[in-house]
Amino acid sequence: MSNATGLTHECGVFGAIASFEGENNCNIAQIVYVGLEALQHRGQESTGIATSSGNDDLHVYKGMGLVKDVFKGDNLKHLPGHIGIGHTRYSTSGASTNVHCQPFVVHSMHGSLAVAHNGELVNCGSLRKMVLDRGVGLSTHSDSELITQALCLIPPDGEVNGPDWVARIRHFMHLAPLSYALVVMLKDRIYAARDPYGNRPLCLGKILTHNSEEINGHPTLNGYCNDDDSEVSDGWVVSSESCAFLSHTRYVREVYPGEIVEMTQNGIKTMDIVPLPVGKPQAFCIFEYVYFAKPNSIFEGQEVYEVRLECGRQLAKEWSIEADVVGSVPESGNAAAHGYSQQSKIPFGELLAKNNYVGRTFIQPCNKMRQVNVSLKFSPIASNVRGKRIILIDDSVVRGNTMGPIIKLLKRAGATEVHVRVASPPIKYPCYMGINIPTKGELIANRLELDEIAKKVGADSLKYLSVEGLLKAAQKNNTNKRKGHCTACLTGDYPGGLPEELKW
Ligand SMILES: O=P(O)(O)OC[C@H]1O[C@H](OP(=O)(O)OP(=O)(O)O)[C@H](O)[C@@H]1O
Ligand SMILES: NC(=O)CC[C@H](N)C(=O)O
Ligand code: SF4
Ligand SMILES: [Mg+2]
Repeated sequence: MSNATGLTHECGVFGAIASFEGENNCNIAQIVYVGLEALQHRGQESTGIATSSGNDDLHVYKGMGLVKDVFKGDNLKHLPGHIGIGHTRYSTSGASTNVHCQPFVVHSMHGSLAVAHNGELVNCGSLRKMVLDRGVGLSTHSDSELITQALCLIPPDGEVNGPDWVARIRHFMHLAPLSYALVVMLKDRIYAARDPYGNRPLCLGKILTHNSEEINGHPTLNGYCNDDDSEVSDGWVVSSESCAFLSHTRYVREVYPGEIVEMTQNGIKTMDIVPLPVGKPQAFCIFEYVYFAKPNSIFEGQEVYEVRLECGRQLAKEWSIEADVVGSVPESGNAAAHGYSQQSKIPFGELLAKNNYVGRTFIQPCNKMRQVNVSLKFSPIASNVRGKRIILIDDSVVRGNTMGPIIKLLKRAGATEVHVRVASPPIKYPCYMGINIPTKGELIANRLELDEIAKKVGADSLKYLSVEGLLKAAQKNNTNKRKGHCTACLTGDYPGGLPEELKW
């Protein structure tokens, strides 16, 4: 069951390798832990870390819950080694239970491997059948376990059944073009791979050289970091989002769509770039910009915040109206509201105080609870609201649970008019690429016309950003040579087409 107010997130993957072993080694489990905490917004059901000390006995610890709750006490100390990967999960394939926690660890003919995956295989059904047909038993319904086993399969006739993991990953990428960001750990290296459509994000960073302070003989992250442009580093990191590169690590670049990157103690190296099927454009998830990602993350050479700001400016160009104040539904609506205010020259005002202890994905077992939760989460700042004509900006309206109660709160606090401007187009279609979008019936824009939605939520007017406007905002400072975004949940135009096996 979905817990969040609107769209629910995807998973976060993280990996790290120290450039040297031994006493001065970075504490890899701690680096992965800190990275996962910064990726907590991408998945809050379960988490796990697997590490390697250079032999096939990989260490793994996983559990249900938040990163800080699963890794408490001495848990990290039981994860030795100089290589590690981790995962924060929001389930899309397989229930939210212990057996589906990632990373998946298996022993193969050619060594042990651990796999962490963000995304959802669109051809999961046929791939599952193929793996089972080859005599491999699967113990869960997770597509991520399926990937792990697919990598271990004996290659088809004529191919070498050897430890060439790049060939195995490449082979898998030809079998399953969408959607995944993968980190695959072997005893002495990590492979990072992104689907050829570039649907799910993945980026690389370096561990800054530092004079590690030791506590009780254990290296910590408390040392001084040398942040310079040189290639010298204490190791390498890979992450779903660059917001996970904190003071001790630094963003280097994205993993390119279709790229397989090898991370060893000697550095990072492109091993291959698997091309897109002929005639297909790239399809980076546009909703990473709209809602999922942290505003300080970098995609396609630009900060998410810049794109959200531009969405707000664009929205003001498309749908202007006279008002006294522009305000946002915190958190994700904030940047777009500033953009709208800049463009319209109507001052920005904070309209709502948010209770930070009622999270983005507070457990809400039913829709009624989700609505109650919204009114627990926000309270109006009356002095900014009373007697005012308000333009209220949110990044998205999905079920409409957030908007209705907020408008009621604002009107009760004395707002004379509330005009809603949404910084993304209406969501009308489900996603099958790793985002838990409510069923068609639950999507308010699928059931109701624009004026009906306005009436239902109690808005004096309600307008959405156009698809063209959103794409324009995502492309303004985009440095990618081959641009292309998935907008399937807005347009019904699915990258790679709608798989026949998909029923919704
Ligand atoms: O129409 P709905 O079904 O209510 O969904 C849309 C809302 O859900 C999200 O907020 P959320 O509270 O999940 O996260 P945020 O704090 O990052 O804005 C989104 O930012 C919208 O505010
Ligand atoms: N949201 C995700 O990326 C989920 C990954 C994988 N499909 C799972 O359910 O575990
Ligand atoms: S359908 Fe929507 S949420 Fe899913 S990948 Fe495409 S843009 Fe992202
Ligand atoms: Mg919100």
